Amino acid sequence: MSKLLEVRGISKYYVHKDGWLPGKRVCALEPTSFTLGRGETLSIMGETGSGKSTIAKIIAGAERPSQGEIFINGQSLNLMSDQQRCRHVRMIFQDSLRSLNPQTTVGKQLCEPLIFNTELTPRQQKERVHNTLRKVGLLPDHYDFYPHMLSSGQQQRVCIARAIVLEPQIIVADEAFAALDPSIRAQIINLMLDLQQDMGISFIFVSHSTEIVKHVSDKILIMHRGKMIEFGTTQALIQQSEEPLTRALLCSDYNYKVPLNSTTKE
Ligand SMILES: Nc1ncnc2c1ncn2[C@@H]1O[C@H](COP(=O)(O)OP(=O)(O)OP(=O)(O)O)[C@@H](O)[C@H]1O
Repeated sequence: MSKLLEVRGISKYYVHKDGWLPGKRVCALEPTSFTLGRGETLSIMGETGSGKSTIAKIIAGAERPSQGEIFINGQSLNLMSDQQRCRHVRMIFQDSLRSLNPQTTVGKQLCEPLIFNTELTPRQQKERVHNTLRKVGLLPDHYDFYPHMLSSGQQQRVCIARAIVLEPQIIVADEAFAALDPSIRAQIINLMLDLQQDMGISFIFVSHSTEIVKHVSDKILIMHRGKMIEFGTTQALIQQSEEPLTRALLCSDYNYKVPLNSTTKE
C-alpha cells in the first residue's frame, strides 16, 4: 500500500485564556507519528480527553500543531495554501448535521467549496454537484431542497457529499455518525466504504464504537492522556496486543478500568 499520509512528530499545547489558571499551558498531544496508505482506513480510539479530536483537527487544518509536520504524497501541509489543503483533506464534524445552513438549498451549499477552491464554471459546478448527489445515494432533484425537507439520514448524505465534492484524498470524520439511529448509521458507514472503493479515499475515523472500528479499520491508533499508546493493523492489535488499554477498547471480554485521573497531562 503506497504511503499517502505521513504524520511526523505532531504535538499540541493549548494556553488557557480564562478559568482558574489563565496562561497555563496544557499538553493536549505529545509528539505523535504515524502513516496511512491510499485507500486505507485508520480509526483513532481512546478515552475522553485523550487527544483524538486534536489529531483529527490538526490533520484537517482546523488547528495548527505546536510542533511537527504532516506530509501528503511527500508534500508538507505547512507549505500548502488553504485551497490546496482543502483539495487533499476534508473533515466531517461531530455536529455535521447542525453545520448545514437551514436557509440555503443543498445545491448551493455543495457548490460553495467548488466556488472557493476550483476554477469550474457554474455549469460545471452544477454538473459536479449532481454527480456527487448520485454518488451518495441522493437524486439530482435534491439540489433544490432545503435541509429541513430531508430525513436525518439524507442530511448526513449531504454532509458526506459536501466532504467529497472536491474529490479529496483523505476524509477525517470525528464521531460523525455516533448520533445517528443504528440502522441509518449502518447504511451511512456502508456508503462510506463504497465511496472508498470507488474513489480510493483514505479515512480517518475518531470513534468510541468497538464494533464500527473493527468493521471498518485497516489500522488503529490508541490514545491515552495525549500520548499514542499503540499504532498497528487492526488484526495485529486485536490478536497480539498486550497493552491493557488496547485490549479494553478492542476486546470486550477484557476487563480493564481506565484510571480515574486519566485527564490530559499538564
Ligand atoms: N481549544 C482548547 N483549549 C484548551 N484546551 C483544549 C482545547 N481543545 C482541547 N483541549 C484539551 O485538550 C485535551 C484533548 O482534547 P481532545 O478534544 O483532543 O480529546 P478527545 O480524545 O477528542 O476527547 P472526546 O472523546 O471527549 O471528544 C483535553 O484535555 C481538552 O480539554
